[in-house]
Amino acid sequence: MPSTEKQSKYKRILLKLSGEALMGEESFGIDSNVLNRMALEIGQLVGIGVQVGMVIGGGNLFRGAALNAAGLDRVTGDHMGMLATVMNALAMRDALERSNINTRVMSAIPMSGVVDHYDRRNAMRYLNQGDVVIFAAGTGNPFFTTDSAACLRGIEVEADVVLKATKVDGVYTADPVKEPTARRYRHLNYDEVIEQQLGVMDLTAICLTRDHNMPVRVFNMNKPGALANLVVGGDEGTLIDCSETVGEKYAE
Ligand SMILES: Nc1ncnc2c1ncn2[C@@H]1O[C@H](COP(=O)(O)OP(=O)(O)O)[C@@H](O)[C@H]1O
Ligand SMILES: O=c1ccn([C@@H]2O[C@H](COP(=O)(O)OP(=O)(O)O)[C@@H](O)[C@H]2O)c(=O)[nH]1
Repeated sequence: MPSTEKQSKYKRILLKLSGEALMGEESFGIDSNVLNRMALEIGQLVGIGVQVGMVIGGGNLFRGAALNAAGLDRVTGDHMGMLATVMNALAMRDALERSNINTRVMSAIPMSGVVDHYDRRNAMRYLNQGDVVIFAAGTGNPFFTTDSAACLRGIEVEADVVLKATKVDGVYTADPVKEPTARRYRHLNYDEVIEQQLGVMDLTAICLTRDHNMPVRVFNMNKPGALANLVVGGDEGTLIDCSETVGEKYAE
């Protein structure tokens, strides 16, 4: 397993990957190259002793809101979306175990014979022994997102930080895909994200982190080495917490 002499800033992290990240260059489904690269990057963290919990979205397969727009019942669509996150979790476990990283999948929806049912105390035990734990099936409830599930599980298992991996370099003054002049924030507090309606996470997720004082860092998963850099204290992406900004508000 790869290792580095650097010390991690965090003992336990909750890493949120969007389902879309797993698509890579494909238009649907899972790109095995992406899975293998993620497994390598997560292995580097495990190698320096970081305890890794993960939540993976399902947007590469199904989203309840999109299915609803196409005519399906919303709750049925959300159930399909949650099942999609289980499929992604199985694929990620497979990639991690091929890299010799012990991995557990715990689902919020019981799925006997396929994956374990989520149990907080067991999850904490697995994390303590160094296994990667993938929390699947979101919160188990319709009308929620996997961002909310990531924040919820992060708070429950007492992670030091929620790391939200996304397609852009962090949180910007406006959507950087639509507004090329948008500036990236180095730091924000929860109220700024809420007041300025910055499209980084849904409101439920942000309010949950604010109410439980859980820091969130948004970073670009397509940037090689970004994850390893930020866990050792590198200035990647945007940090969201309860503090006022000290120093530069924006990245260069
Ligand atoms: N203020 C903002 N800062 C950064 N990204 C933003 C902002 N507003 C909208 N976005 C968009 O949000 C997307 C990331 O959201 P994310 O939740 O990771 O995607 P998904 O919904 O696929 O999980 C980016 O690709 C970006 O285009
Ligand atoms: O607690 C949850 C989490 C997810 N979902 C459903 O699962 C889909 C996939 O999750 P998400 O959209 O968050 O995935 P991502 O955008 O991260 O790929 C969502 O659209 C919802 O339909 C849900 O109903 N409850």
